[in-house]
Order: sequence, then C-alpha cells, then structure tokens
Amino acid sequence: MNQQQRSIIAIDGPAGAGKSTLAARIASRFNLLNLETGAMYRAFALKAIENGVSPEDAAGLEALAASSSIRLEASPDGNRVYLDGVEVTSRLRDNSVTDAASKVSVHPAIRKWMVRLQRELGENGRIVMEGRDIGTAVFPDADVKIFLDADPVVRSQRRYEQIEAAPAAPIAAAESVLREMRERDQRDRTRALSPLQPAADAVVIDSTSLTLDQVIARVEEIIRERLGLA
Ligand SMILES: Nc1ncnc2c1ncn2[C@@H]1O[C@H](COP(=O)(O)OP(=O)(O)OP(=O)(O)O)[C@@H](O)[C@H]1O
Ligand SMILES: Nc1ccn([C@@H]2O[C@H](COP(=O)(O)O)[C@@H](O)[C@H]2O)c(=O)n1
Repeated sequence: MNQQQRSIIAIDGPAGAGKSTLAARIASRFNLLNLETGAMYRAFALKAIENGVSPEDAAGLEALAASSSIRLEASPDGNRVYLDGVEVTSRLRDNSVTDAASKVSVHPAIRKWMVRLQRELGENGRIVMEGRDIGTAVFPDADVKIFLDADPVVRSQRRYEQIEAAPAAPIAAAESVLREMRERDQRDRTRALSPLQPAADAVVIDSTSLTLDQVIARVEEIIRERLGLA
C-alpha cells in the first residue's frame, strides 16, 4: 500500500460480530489508523448520563451535543477516547453506557453530528474505521467496505465468553446478553437515519461458522485485491 495515499477501509455490522477485533488486526497488518466510532457514541452517552439527560430526549441531547467535544486517538492498545478534553476510555464499557449509546445513536441530529466528526477524523488518512454506517453514510466512497455479520445466538455467546474472560468480570447471564444484543440490533436496524444494513457495494461476510483467523485472512485477501497489492 502506498504510504502517502488516502486509504479508507470501512467495517460495519451488528453488535458482537467481531468488527473491533478484525479492525485492530487489519490496522496492524496494513499500518492503518484504527478508529472505533462506537466509542464516540459511548462517550456521548456517558455525558448524557452524567448530565441527567434522558437518551429519549432528542432536544436535550441536541443541546448537550452543541457543548460537547469528543476526540478519538488511536494507540497500539486500542482507541483512547476524550470527552471534553478528559480521557474516559475505561468508563465506556459499563452496561448503562452500552444501553444509553444504543439509544442516543437513534436520533438523527446526533448521528449527523457524529458523521461530521468522523469524516474530519478520517478524511485524509489511511484508516480502518469500524461502526454501523461507515460504508453507507460516513465514507460512502471508502476503498473497501466489509459488512461483518453472524447469527445472533453465536454473537451473543462470543460476547458472553468475552465478558467472562475479562479480569474483573461482571456477573452476566447468557440469556440477558442475547436479549440486550437483540434490542440493540433492533434499534440499529430500524432507526430513521442510515439504519444498519450493508452498503450496496460492501462484501458481506457471515462469520457464524468461521474462525477469527479465517475472517481475517478473507478480509486481507479482499483488501489486497481491491488496492492492487501483491
Ligand atoms: N469468527 C470468530 N470466531 C470466534 N470468536 C470471534 C470471532 N469474531 C470475533 N470473535 C470474538 O467475539 C467477541 C466480540 O468481538 P468484537 O468485540 O470484535 O465485536 P464487535 O463487532 O466489535 O462488537 P460491538 O460492536 O458490540 O463493540 C470477541 O471476544 C472476539 O474475540
Ligand atoms: N457508527 C456507529 C457506531 C456505533 N453506533 C451505536 O453505538 C453503540 C455502541 O457501539 P459499539 O460498536 O461500541 O458497541 C451501538 O449499539 C450502536 O447503536 C452507531 O449507531 N453507529
């Protein structure tokens, strides 16, 4: 890959499909900046919670967004997220934040604001950007678009195992992980602005019966082919 040339790899898909894991590996393989847009929605959700603004209150959220700054910084161990200049990375995975992020992201004004920020972040870069609407709304002209999917039961099982393996694992029940994932999927797929769906020119990969290494190998092959790499 030409080290100067703008290259945008878009990875979209539902919750727990493996997007972050794939994006991190692709970024390291091709020396790209890895930007996780879900972390930006999470940071804004945290701000709404801290300010007592309901995730259903469209006008309240819009006013809050007008006085908010959200910044993503790529680092070797993942993205660092700054909310109004303060790093909040370690606070974004709480259940309350996950739930609120899914709800605040439904509002068109919030999405338009995020899309603007995300375009600014990636515009001239060599990036892999991961989320729900990168190939359809943020960078419809991305060089490569991957839509990663898997059966919801398999996704929730993988997420359950991920939670269990975490150092200070919260108590989780497999059924509630599946129920929450289905609720988030439903919101993502039915919202008014850029609902979750593959871009017409995305390559759809269903990882239900693929290992992570098989998915990575397939995506590497697609990137090499599309970008004309040996
Ligand atoms: N093909 C696969 N086989 C087995 N496990 C996988 C596969 N793909 C991803 N995983 C595992 O599934 C879990 C969820 O993956 P990841 O966090 O990357 O999903 P995500 O799409 O980024 O989720 P979210 O959008 O909710 O943040 C991780 O533990 C990851 O290692
Ligand atoms: N481009 C995006 C990215 C995320 N969202 C919403 O944010 C929530 C958190 O995202 P994670 O990937 O970190 O789980 C998620 O539930 C989405 O609803 C989005 O709308 N658009």
